[in-house]
Amino acid sequence: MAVAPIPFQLPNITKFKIALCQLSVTSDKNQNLDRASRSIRFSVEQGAKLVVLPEMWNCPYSSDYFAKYAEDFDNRDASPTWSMLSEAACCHGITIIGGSLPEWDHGRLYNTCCIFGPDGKLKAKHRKIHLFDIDIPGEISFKESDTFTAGDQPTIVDTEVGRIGIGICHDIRFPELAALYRKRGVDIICYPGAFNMSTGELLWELVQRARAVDNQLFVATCSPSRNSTGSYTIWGHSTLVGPSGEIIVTSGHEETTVIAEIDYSNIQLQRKSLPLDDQKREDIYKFIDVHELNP
Ligand SMILES: NC(=O)CCC(=O)C(=O)O
Repeated sequence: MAVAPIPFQLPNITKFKIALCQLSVTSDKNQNLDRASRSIRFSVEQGAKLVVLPEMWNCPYSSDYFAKYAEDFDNRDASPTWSMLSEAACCHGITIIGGSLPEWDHGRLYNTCCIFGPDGKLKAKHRKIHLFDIDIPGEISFKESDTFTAGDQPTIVDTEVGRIGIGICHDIRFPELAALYRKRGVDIICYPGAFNMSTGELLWELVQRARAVDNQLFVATCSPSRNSTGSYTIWGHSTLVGPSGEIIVTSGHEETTVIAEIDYSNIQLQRKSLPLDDQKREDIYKFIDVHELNP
């Protein structure tokens, strides 16, 4: 039997500011940490209560670097990135979606997003579920599964700024994950990401708007800024999309911090005027076997 979605409940906080820190990433880890820390401080000065960082912001997006830059989060003293994020969340009293970082755990490497609450404590950890393996001859070849182990859990976290679902970059291509989050009452899905020049132009905005409009919720993405040196060129364009698929704010490809307001009453409005949940025909999707369909 299909599980009924959790009905929308307006979170305690209805309106707040979100910041998307589109950071320039270098091969100097300390410099990356410094940049992130300054961008978080700037976001707070602009009134942000939720700050989102990009995929792989302490480390260049390259299989040659992931292991070298990885940190073991169980060994906090040896995890400068963890310490910086935890201190920033606590000192500014905000929620931080910590982008993603290469994480060591018992000899395995994960592409991991850490979420910190305003007390500086870790609230959740999402390990990228769908690893990015692509091979378009003459254009792009990248195989995350050569270095990373895939996560095996969706991540839903209750925060001061609503119920948040997490995905990392390629996770956004899988509508099932977003639909699951919607069913579990998520208000906003945050996807730290680092799309590339081959797929970015055609698809990056499209998939964000699709996930938002299908599920009538907010989608926030945060990318590193475009690098012109490495073998993998990043598309950029961090964006906030609203529950009717509208782009609320977006950036170019340069380093920037984007601030926008989220108003959760828009979810309520959208779902009331167009009650997709009530209109869904799970009976049909479930019971018609693909072999019964006419070719
Ligand atoms: N880092 C990634 O997961 C990139 C995903 C991507 O570019 C895609 O086309 O999918």
